Amino acid sequence: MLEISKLVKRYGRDAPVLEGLDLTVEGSSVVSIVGASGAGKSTMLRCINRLVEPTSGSIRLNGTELVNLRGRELRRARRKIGMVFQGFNLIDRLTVMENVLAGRLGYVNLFQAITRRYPQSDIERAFQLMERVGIAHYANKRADELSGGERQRVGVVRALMQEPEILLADEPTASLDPRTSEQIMKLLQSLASELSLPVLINIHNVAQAKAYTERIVGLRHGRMIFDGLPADFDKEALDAIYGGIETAGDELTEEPGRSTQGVAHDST
Ligand SMILES: Nc1ncnc2c1ncn2[C@@H]1O[C@H](COP(=O)(O)OP(=O)(O)OP(=O)(O)O)[C@@H](O)[C@H]1O
Repeated sequence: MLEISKLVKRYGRDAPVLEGLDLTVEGSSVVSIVGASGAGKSTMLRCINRLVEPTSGSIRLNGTELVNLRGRELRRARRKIGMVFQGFNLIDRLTVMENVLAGRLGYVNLFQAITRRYPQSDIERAFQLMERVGIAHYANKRADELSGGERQRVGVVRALMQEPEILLADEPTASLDPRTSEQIMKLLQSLASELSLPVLINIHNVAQAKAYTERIVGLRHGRMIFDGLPADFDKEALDAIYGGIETAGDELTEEPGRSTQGVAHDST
């Protein structure tokens, strides 16, 4: 379970970007975080894995307080937090298998890491997961020979190799075409339930958030102003979060099999 309480983040002397966020995510929930550019979505995710230092507040993952962890304890905690990135963050010149095994770096010793001698059990797990997401036949291909969707599958498997207790995805579909985006969202949804893993997804595409996640959290200027079911994410919620920003409305039209009007109708 992830429990965020009174989370504040201020960069330097600027006004706080997160203004006392509270969020609890249990079980294998798939939660999307939506909000206009600059609302604080990435900052929130990055506070969880401590790529960004929270200014104050508490972030507990299955009972462990993550804020203020240092050194070895922080590295241990980070192993339990898988991260999937918009730009995939693969090492292009390495093979798919080598990229996937990088997910084990937090577990192996320095010698094993440098010589890339991973335990057989890691290699077997890598194959199982690659099989699951449909990229096992690419194991020996260089990462830069894959399509965007395939690369993101590598990113997902690498994160799962960490045996995470939570998966964070920072706009995982923003670099992909609409069809591939939907496949990746479906994949994240299925993996969450298969692995009993909570998944938090920062996403700009409101239609996909509605279609593929079971809970939507809406941020505006660092405050949570919506937390509820996709069915309750109506025009009013959309306006409150985006304040009439055109792109949000445009994205509603991309929802599979629905029109903008159809979504607005949901709210009635
Ligand atoms: N390292 C940093 N130093 C200073 N300010 C930062 C830093 N990172 C983010 N910010 C500021 O914090 C605010 C929130 O940024 P953040 O990236 O969390 O928003 P976001 O909702 O994820 O936006 P986007 O959807 O565009 O990625 C923005 O005003 C941004 O300029």
